[in-house]
Amino acid sequence: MGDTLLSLKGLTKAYPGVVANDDVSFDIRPGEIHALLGENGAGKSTLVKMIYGLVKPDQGQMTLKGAPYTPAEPRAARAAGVAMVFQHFSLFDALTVAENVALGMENPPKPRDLARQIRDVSEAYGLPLEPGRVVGTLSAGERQRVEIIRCLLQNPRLLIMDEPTSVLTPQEVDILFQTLRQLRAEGTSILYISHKLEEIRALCDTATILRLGKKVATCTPADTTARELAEMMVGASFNTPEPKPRDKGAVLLQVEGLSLAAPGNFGTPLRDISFQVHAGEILGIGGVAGNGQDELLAALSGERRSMAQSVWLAETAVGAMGPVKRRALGLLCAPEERLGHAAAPDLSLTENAFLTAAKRQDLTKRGLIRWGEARNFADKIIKAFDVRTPSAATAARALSGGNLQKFVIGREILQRPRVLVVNQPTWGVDAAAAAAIRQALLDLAASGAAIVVISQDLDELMEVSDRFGALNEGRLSVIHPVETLTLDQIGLMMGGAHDMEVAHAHA
Ligand SMILES: Nc1ncnc2c1ncn2[C@@H]1O[C@H](COP(=O)(O)OP(=O)(O)OP(=O)(O)O)[C@@H](O)[C@H]1O
Repeated sequence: MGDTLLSLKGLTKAYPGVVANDDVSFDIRPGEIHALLGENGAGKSTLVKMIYGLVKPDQGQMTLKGAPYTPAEPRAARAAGVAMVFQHFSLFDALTVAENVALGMENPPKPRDLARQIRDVSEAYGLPLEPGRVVGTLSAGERQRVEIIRCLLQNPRLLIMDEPTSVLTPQEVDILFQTLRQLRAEGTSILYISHKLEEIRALCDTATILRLGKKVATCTPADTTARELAEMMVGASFNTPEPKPRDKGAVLLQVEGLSLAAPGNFGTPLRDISFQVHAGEILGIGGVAGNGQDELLAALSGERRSMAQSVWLAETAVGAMGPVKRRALGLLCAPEERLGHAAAPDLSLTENAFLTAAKRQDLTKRGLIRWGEARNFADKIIKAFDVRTPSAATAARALSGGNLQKFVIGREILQRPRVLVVNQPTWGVDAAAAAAIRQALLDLAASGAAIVVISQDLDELMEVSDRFGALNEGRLSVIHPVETLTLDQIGLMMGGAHDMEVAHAHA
C-alpha cells in the first residue's frame, strides 16, 4: 500500500448510448506526475470527474491511501486532499484575486491573512500573482495561477489538471512545469490530462492511455515516442497534414485601419488593424490570449460592427453589416468558445447545424425549417469530421469537448466559405483529429478560400499558415511569410504582453 496514493479498480460509468468508462483500473503513486491520455471522447474527463466527486461510478471502487474513497461531491474530494484545476476557469472578472480564492474555500481566513497566504504560496512555487489585482485584468496564464494557488492553499495530496497548457504561452508553460516538478519533489501527486504528447514526454513519469472508455496501456512516456503514444490512443496509424500546391488569387478579405473600443470593462480595444488575405492563402495570427483575439473575431464575424470601409469581402464593404448578411456573402467564422458561443449547449446537433447554416445550406422554406435537410447536413458533418456521438439528435453539451470542436469547425468548412476565420481551431482536439482539421483547412485554401487562423499554438500556425502576424494589446504586428521566420522573431512579434518578463524573473 505504501507506494500507492490512489487506486482505481474496475471503474465503470455509462451514459445513454455510450460507455464512457469501462472497467478502468490503475494506481497513482505518491509524488508522481501521471498522464491521462486518450483521443476525444475516450473518457478522460469522465474518469477525473469520478475522482473529484462530480460523477458517481456505476461500478468499481477507489481507495485513497488504502482506505475506501467514495466522494459524494467535490467538497468531500477536497476534504480528502484531492484538488482539481479545470480547463475552463470559474472566476469572477469583477472581483480581486484574493476574493476569488476566498469564494472557493470552505473556511476562508480573514482577508489580510489570506492575502499573505496567497503571497507565500505564490513565492514558494514561483507563480507570480498580486492578491489585490482584479481578475478581469489578468491574462489566461495568470487566471490559471489563481486556480492553482486556490488548490495549493488546501495542501492537496493529488492535484488533477485538465489540459493546463492549452491557454499558455511557451514561457508560461515553463513556469507551470517548474511548479509541477516542485510539487512532485514535495510528494504531491499530479494527474495530468493533455493532448500535447511532447509535453507529456518531458514532464510525466507514467502515462495511462484510454481508448473508447477502456484502459489500453500504462507506460513510461519518456521511453515511448510521441507517434507511438498517438497510435496507442487511436489504435491505428494516422497521417500528418500535407499542403497541396495552391495558387494565390485575388484579395478576398481586406481589413483597413480597423479600430474598435474595448467591449465592456475587461476586453481589449482593436487598434488600427490592417491586413489582406488572398484566395488560396492562410494567414496565421498568434499572440498571448487576451490581446484582442476574441475582439478581432467578433469584428470580422459581424457580432461587432465597425465602419463599413474597415472590413471588405472582395469588392464589398461589410464592416457595418451584421453576421447574417456577412454569412450570406460567404464570410464565415468559428469562435473559440465552443459551448455557449459556437454552439448552444441544450440544442441538438441538428439544431446547432441549422443555427449557422440555415441560409447557405438552404435549410428553410417559406419561413419553415426543413428539418430533414438540417438533419442530413448534421449527419454529413458528423461523418466527414468523424464526430463521435450516438446521433445528430444528441445535445451539444453531451459531446466531449474535442468532438464538439470537430463539429463546430466542420459545420463552417462544409458551407464552402469564401473567407473563413477560425479561433483556436484544434483547442482540446486529440492529435489525430487535430491533423484532420488542419488538413481540412489546407484543402479549403487549396479550393480557393481565404482563411484566417487565430491560434495560440505556434506549431499549428507554422504548419498551416503562409504568412504570420501577432496580436499584442490589440495591435497587429507586421506580417511576414512563415518560411522567413525564426522562433525568436516570433517571440519578439508577440512581445511584451502581460508582464511575461516579470513572470520569468520570479520563476
Ligand atoms: N453528461 C453526459 N451525457 C451523455 N454523454 C456523455 C456525458 N459526458 C460525457 N459523455 C460521453 O462519454 C464519452 C466520454 O466523454 P469524456 O468527456 O469523458 O471524454 P474525454 O476523453 O474527456 O474527451 P475530450 O478529450 O474530447 O475532452 C463521450 O462519448 C461523451 O459523449
